[in-house]
Amino acid sequence: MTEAVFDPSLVEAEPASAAVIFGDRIELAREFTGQLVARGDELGLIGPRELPQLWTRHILNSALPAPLVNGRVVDVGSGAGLPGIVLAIARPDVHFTLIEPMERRTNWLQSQVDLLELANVTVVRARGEDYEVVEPFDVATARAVSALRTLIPLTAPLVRSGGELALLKGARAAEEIEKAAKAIRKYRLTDVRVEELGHAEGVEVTRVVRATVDP
Ligand SMILES: C[S@@+](CC[C@H](N)C(=O)[O-])C[C@H]1O[C@@H](n2cnc3c(N)ncnc32)[C@H](O)[C@@H]1O
Repeated sequence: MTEAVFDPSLVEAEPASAAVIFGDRIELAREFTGQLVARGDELGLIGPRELPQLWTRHILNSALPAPLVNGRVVDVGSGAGLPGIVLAIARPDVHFTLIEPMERRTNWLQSQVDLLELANVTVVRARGEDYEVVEPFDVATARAVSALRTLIPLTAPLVRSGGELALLKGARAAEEIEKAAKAIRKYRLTDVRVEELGHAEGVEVTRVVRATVDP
């Protein structure tokens, strides 16, 4: 197989729905997307093959859950800033703590926080399971970190009683919930369900596994 070549001309054009979803924050979303295009490959954050679907599969997928979060949010395994930076752009009224173990990625995340002047973001270099919780969070998010049965033990302990998990998942979300039955019991999650977002906006569907922690 030949290696994909990084070619900025392959970058997906911004869909009309982006301005609707981000509202008056669209310029920041454009700036962040431009940064991913310019530096994402070199830093190993996003592969060249992702450029033709950068907006729909990554930026909008990360932004659609914005109405589901509130208060203090922890995003585990933020990597390139998905969904953490994108959600922080969309929801300046919510505080986000981005937990990421790789130094190169925390450097990238902090550089974006500084560049975009996001006053509502704290970047922490740690693994989810090692993070010392001082004040439990209202909501935990994660995207493309691991299967639900291993993701629940990484996220649920960070959330207060009555708080929520909002985990971005693929088409097999329901199957993952079945396989995570033991973790769901152990971490006393209730109201576990898959929510589909994006229908109203006419964009690719985003699936979020939502659950309440130990109510
Ligand atoms: C496939 S990347 C996905 C990154 C980003 N969430 C996205 O959707 O593009 C998985 C990320 O999870 C991080 N990660 C892996 N294990 C972790 C753990 N135990 N706690 C926190 N982050 C972790 C990795 O360093 C990596 O940045």
